[in-house]
Amino acid sequence: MEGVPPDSLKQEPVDLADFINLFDFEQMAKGKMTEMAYEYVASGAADELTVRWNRQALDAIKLNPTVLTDVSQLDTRISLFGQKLAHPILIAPTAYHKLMHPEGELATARGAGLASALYVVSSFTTTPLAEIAQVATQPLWFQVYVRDDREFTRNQIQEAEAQGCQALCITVDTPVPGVRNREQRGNFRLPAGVTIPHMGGPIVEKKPFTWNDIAWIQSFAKTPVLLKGILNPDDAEKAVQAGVSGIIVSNHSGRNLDTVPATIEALPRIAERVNRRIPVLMDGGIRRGTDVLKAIALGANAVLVGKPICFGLACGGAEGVAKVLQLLTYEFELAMILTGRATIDSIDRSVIWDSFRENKQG
Ligand SMILES: Cc1cc2nc3c(=O)[nH]c(=O)nc-3n(C[C@H](O)[C@H](O)[C@H](O)COP(=O)(O)O)c2cc1C
Ligand SMILES: O=C(O)C(=O)c1ccccc1
Repeated sequence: MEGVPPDSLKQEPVDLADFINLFDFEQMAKGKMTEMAYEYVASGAADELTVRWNRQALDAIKLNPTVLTDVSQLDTRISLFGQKLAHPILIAPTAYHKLMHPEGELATARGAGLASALYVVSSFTTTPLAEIAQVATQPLWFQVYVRDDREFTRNQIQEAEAQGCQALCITVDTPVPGVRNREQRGNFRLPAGVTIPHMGGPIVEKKPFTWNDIAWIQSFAKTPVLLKGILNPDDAEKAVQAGVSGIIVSNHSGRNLDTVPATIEALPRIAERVNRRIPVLMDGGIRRGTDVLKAIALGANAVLVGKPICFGLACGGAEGVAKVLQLLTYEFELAMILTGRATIDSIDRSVIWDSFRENKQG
């Protein structure tokens, strides 16, 4: 617990066997974290409408299973930018893991290893990348918050690449943080001793962050550049034209601009516009194996999970993170079997129940 005040975490052992789905982790995490940390992780912007819509929109989608297909050779593997992954469920970048567990990002990286998951490290990591890279056994990507100071940003990116990060996710939906009422009420502050070694000093940005900055990053980045936080199909087209390697359809878990649509609602039109020219990833509200299946059916190449990883970390460190991912991949495998889809490529639009057609017929 070096550097972390004893009252900032309530570490009592839990039996991970008691956790049978991802919602159990949120429930349990509430008792395991300080109120400040819990409010930071669990909250969304303003009235949290988008937070709710992310879940509601996924729940509202019905599945159209195919029976009697051979799913004996179930294969969840995918390939992204030439990187082979065991399954399409990635760890989304989330800040400040030492608020959730004393081992912080090291536990997250170990959990990712146990569950064969790619881990996107936040630029607000509370552990240096060099240390994370030492314990990682799965690919790491790095998430970038672009600062006004270009020298700083270039060094940050080059350091991440030097540490072996295999792609860069440039977050484009947070020129400023959203209206975080619960975070304010929770009086959010980093406990003494918790630092953010890759973000430098206090952030007071003045310059607008634009497509020019993306071009500039691409001019020296050696790894694939993804834009994280695309919701508008026109922006997706601009991203393709800008020559980025991939995009992440995301509303930041409803933490920035409240009342933007659920990501699963934005995904189909973005996927249609991109038309497989570059990979499209998606996050926001993925909690069930069927959610992963729905996102892939509607055009995602892979999904990321944020909050459940934070809650898994709070509940059980590396094993908690691994359990979250293992439950989700297991549920996803069941969803593939039960819909008659043996491979990721076979998960297409036809696995979605077409309610509109049903209404017309009925
Ligand atoms: C506690 C927390 C911290 C986050 N920190 C970051 C961050 O540092 N950088 C970033 O790009 N996104 C950040 N996000 C957004 C996630 O990367 C991701 O878009 C989102 O959490 C996915 O939705 P989900 O949490 O519903 O799975 C954060 C989200 C949460 C919940
Ligand atoms: O909390 C977040 O969602 C986030 O992305 C963030 C914003 C500012 C500092 C650290 C993380």
